[in-house]
Amino acid sequence: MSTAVDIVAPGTDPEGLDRFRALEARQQPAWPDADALAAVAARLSGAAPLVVPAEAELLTQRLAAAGRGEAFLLQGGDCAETFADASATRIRNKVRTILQMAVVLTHGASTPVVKMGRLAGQYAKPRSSDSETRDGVTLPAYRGDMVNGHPFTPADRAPDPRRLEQAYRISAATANVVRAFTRGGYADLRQVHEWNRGFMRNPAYSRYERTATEIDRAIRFMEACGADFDALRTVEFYLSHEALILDYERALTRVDPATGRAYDTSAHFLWIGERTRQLDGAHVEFLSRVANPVGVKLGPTTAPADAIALAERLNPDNVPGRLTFVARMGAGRVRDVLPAVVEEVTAAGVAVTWVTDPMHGNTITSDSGFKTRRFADVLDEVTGFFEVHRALGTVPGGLHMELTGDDVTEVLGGSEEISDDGLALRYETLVDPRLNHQQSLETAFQVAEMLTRQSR
Ligand SMILES: O=C[C@H](O)[C@H](O)COP(=O)(O)O
Ligand SMILES: C=C(OP(=O)(O)O)C(=O)O
Repeated sequence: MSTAVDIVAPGTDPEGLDRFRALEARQQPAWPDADALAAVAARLSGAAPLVVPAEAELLTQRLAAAGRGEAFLLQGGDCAETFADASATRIRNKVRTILQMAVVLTHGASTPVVKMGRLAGQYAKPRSSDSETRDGVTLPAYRGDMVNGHPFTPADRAPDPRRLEQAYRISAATANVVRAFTRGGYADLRQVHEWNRGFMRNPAYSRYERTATEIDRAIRFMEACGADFDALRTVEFYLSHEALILDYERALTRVDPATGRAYDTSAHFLWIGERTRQLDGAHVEFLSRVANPVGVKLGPTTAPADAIALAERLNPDNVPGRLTFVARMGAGRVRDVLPAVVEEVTAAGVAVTWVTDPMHGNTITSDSGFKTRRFADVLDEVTGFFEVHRALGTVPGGLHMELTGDDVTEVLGGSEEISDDGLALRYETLVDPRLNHQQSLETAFQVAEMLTRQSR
């Protein structure tokens, strides 16, 4: 397996990497200046990769294990990362939250947890509407910092291809910080457990005492057995984002000279969103050409035949770990829609890792006008996802969450009971509401309990 990467010679397309250009690509910005975009893409095509093929291949193996029930995926991070928030503190808080959740889930699942951030590249968002109108003024919708700015002015909202390069640079810096944190002792199991004990000191979470005590005992047992905690100080941590802006993803795609296979080196794992998963669309075509593990979001309108056709396009060789289906059907629909999809995909012999995203099917507008979600709905969708798999004898392979390591107030409920009035206190997201640090940990404890019940 090689860690080297080559640049495809200009004007050639041996891998079919440019075929997507002939197809409809939804959710792309209306870039005002095609020459400026081409110049940026050319520069990015010569830039250093953010990840290397060997890492993507290892992740494929990890996801295959999650598909077999021998590991569990935890994928989490911002709805939309912002350039302004790419500080070491904010990145550390997110990584810390994911590590804390992972310890709890590892205990519940009794299997390794594959840790993955929506991080170092989650800078582009699909939107319901191309434009936004305020007080009679209509401007392009905010599509993520990779495309335009959030302030409601014509200058900020104009798509600017120079932002693609900025996104690349900030992704590289973020990836560097993540690697430093996860390889430099920050992920020490004993330290992560100590943080979780801090969380448990809040009486609001006393119901999780039993699980926390069990984890405590397990760690002490390991210590007593002479476990080499120093050897466990480094954790694998993978990077992912939605492969939305195809000019960016294409520019960062390289061919591994050792294998001749193309890798999108912008992240280890890329996913196709619910709004761009058309079988004959540009996103499916492009990701069918790269060798990274890929995901597809499946919303409540997904027919079993759609899922099978997507698998045939994206994973024709049926390689385990190559394809992850991320079901985001909503708490009210998951128990009705998911069973037939899982059943028929399984009957077709399709190798897939099933993951739940309990966020995107549960978005509501609160009475006070905030775009939010109810914590109870989030947990209910995860419960439904587990119930479906349990009934079918299939494997619930992981969790995909919008979360932050900070103390925001964007999702209603949780043991600290964020109310509609409370949302205004620290509502910081620029697009969708995220679980805060405490709600994220609470989710991990609840899911760990579900996993424990499932394994009995
Ligand atoms: O994160 C998902 C989508 O980008 C988001 O829900 C779209 O939001 P909108 O309906 O506000 O455009
Ligand atoms: C837009 C997203 O999700 P979906 O495609 O499922 O709506 C997302 O995960 O950011």
